[in-house]
Amino acid sequence: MIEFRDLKKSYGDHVVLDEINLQIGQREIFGLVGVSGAGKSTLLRCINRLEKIDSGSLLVDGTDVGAISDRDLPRFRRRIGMVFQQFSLMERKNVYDNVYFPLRCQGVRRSAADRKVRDLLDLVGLGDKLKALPRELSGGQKQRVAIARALVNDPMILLCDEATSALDPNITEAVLDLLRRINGELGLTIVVVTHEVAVMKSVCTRMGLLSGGHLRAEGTVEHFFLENPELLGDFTRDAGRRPDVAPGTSLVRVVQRDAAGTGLLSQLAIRTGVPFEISWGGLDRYRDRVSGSFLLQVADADLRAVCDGLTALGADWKEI
Ligand SMILES: Nc1ncnc2c1ncn2[C@@H]1O[C@H](COP(=O)(O)OP(=O)(O)OP(=O)(O)O)[C@@H](O)[C@H]1O
Repeated sequence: MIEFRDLKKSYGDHVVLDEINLQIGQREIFGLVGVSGAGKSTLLRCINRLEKIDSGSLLVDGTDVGAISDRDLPRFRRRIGMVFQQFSLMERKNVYDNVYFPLRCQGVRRSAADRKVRDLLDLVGLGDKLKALPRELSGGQKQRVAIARALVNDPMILLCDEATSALDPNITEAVLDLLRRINGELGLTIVVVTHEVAVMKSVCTRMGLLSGGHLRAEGTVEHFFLENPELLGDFTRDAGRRPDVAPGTSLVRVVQRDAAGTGLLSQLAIRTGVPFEISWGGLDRYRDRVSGSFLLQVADADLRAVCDGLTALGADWKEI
């Protein structure tokens, strides 16, 4: 669906993106993460050619984005919706007119657009706010108007640049729920720039970690949070934390996907009869699943028994 091949982008002498190779599949919710200045927004803006790339290529649904003529660019951009942290609504226009505006610019009559605009505002839960002005809405409601507006051309891709960063955690969750619904019901591919752990865990299926303009790692959200938490050291204070271990003991990381009700650790204790300490870890929600990882501190003399027990139980584990 979206494919970056050896993409490079500079501002003057400053190389902002270098050798980016990445594929984002249809219907994915892909998170671009990284510290401030890593190049996330620039990479996102290349997708709808708000930024031009210097070399390499970028394919969107088979189209070479760099080769699109200026004449065809507006039509291409209509297939890609975008929402921003600051909502970018027109303050003097009401909710209905904000959503209708892109169609109006294309010459679509109000009567022809009416059903579409109302359906979208129903979808985002604002069917009763058609006449409200942006200043009469909460931040979360404003972002939902922006999302409805971004969907008005039936895009195949939605780009979200820190779309929830200005919102309270509760309101963020409602907007994330909407993104999940749009992804599921409309089949959109969504690319999310974020530095919020809650966003990564709540909506993303896969993520790419940018640092200094390079793609340092990519994989499932679980690959980052459960298997390689040290990659996220810049975002979560405890990510990759390796507790101090007593002399003569070792650490084993056990990853549990879809962990609810499996009782893996109690089964391990019963099976091996070995005392082990849980030094770190816990369960969390990843989209619609509860998964987690635990660091077990085990006496060296018992390590073999614990490792054999984990293997026999079909667990995903590694000595670290
Ligand atoms: N139009 C521009 N002209 C010159 N430099 C720019 C421009 N836009 C971005 N940059 C620089 O490119 C680098 C990457 O910026 P970008 O906004 O993509 O990073 P980011 O990871 O999205 O950061 P943040 O999380 O702070 O938004 C930064 O060093 C920034 O200063």
